[in-house]
Amino acid sequence: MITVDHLTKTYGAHRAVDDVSFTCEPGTVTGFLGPNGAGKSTTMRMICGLTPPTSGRATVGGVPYQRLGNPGRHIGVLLDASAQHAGRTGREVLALAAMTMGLDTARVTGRLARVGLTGAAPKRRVRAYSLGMRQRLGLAYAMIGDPAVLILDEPANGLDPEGIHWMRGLLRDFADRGGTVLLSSHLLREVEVIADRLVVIGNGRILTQGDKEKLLNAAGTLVRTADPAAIQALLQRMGLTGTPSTDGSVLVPADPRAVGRAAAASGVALLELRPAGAGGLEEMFLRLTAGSDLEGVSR
Ligand SMILES: Nc1ncnc2c1ncn2[C@@H]1O[C@H](COP(=O)(O)OP(=O)(O)OP(=O)(O)O)[C@@H](O)[C@H]1O
Repeated sequence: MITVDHLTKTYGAHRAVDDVSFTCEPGTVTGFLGPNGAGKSTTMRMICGLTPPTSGRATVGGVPYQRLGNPGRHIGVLLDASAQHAGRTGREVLALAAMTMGLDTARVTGRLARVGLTGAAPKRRVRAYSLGMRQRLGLAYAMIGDPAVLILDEPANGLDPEGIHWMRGLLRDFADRGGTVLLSSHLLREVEVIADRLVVIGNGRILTQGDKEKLLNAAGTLVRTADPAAIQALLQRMGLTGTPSTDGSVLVPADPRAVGRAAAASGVALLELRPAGAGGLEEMFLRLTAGSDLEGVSR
């Protein structure tokens, strides 16, 4: 279990992380979502004891990272896939990690295979690895000590769709065995398929958090009418503000039944009425982070 309790980090006058609190439970994958510069990496670095918080605290299994003996046996960390020694082979990287943790290096070959690094790949130097291969090695490195908790910063970065699908299976299996996963991304689509829970951050502050399905269900209703004036009449009747969606429909922040009833009562003919789901979550994400630096936010 990861507990983040009122964490704040300031750099001069800049609040990189501002009073952030959340927990990640065993058996779940939590997606930590936000645009570039939102404060995800800084929060993760504070959890891992690499950046001292200005205030607040973070614990893993109730203990601050610095106080964990042999931390790699408790928590697997992947903060920067390119941080591995470029001159070492994949096998050497994992063997050194195993030795540092006092583990038998006999596990290395199997662990490399588990992340898809087979054939010639384990014997190649990391400098010759693609970003996707580095991410796979980083995951094997994080998991070599059989930790109960994984903290992964943008692990899907550089993976192709097949690779993301594979990673989903790997992390799902880890969580189903009781593990706790926190992974960050600036791409909603990436996290959406992997995570059970979402924590959305913008400008250092938590914007929303909760169960992914609940957030999806609360994401509103997409409505389409032949006449734009009709939708305005409907929104006015409901006392709500709609958001034009990219596909020409309008996102209404209410559940489909309420929108249908209001449309019938006001005599508005609807061409389309459907739960917004993932599309709505994306609209919500963009809306919530609209005040943030949106560089890099895409599908
Ligand atoms: N060592 C540092 N010194 C000064 N400012 C920093 C430092 N580390 C991070 N920041 C600032 O803190 C803010 C949050 O950065 P952080 O890297 O945590 O964001 P992020 O959400 O991980 O973004 P990205 O997706 O781009 O990695 C940014 O404005 C960044 O410039």
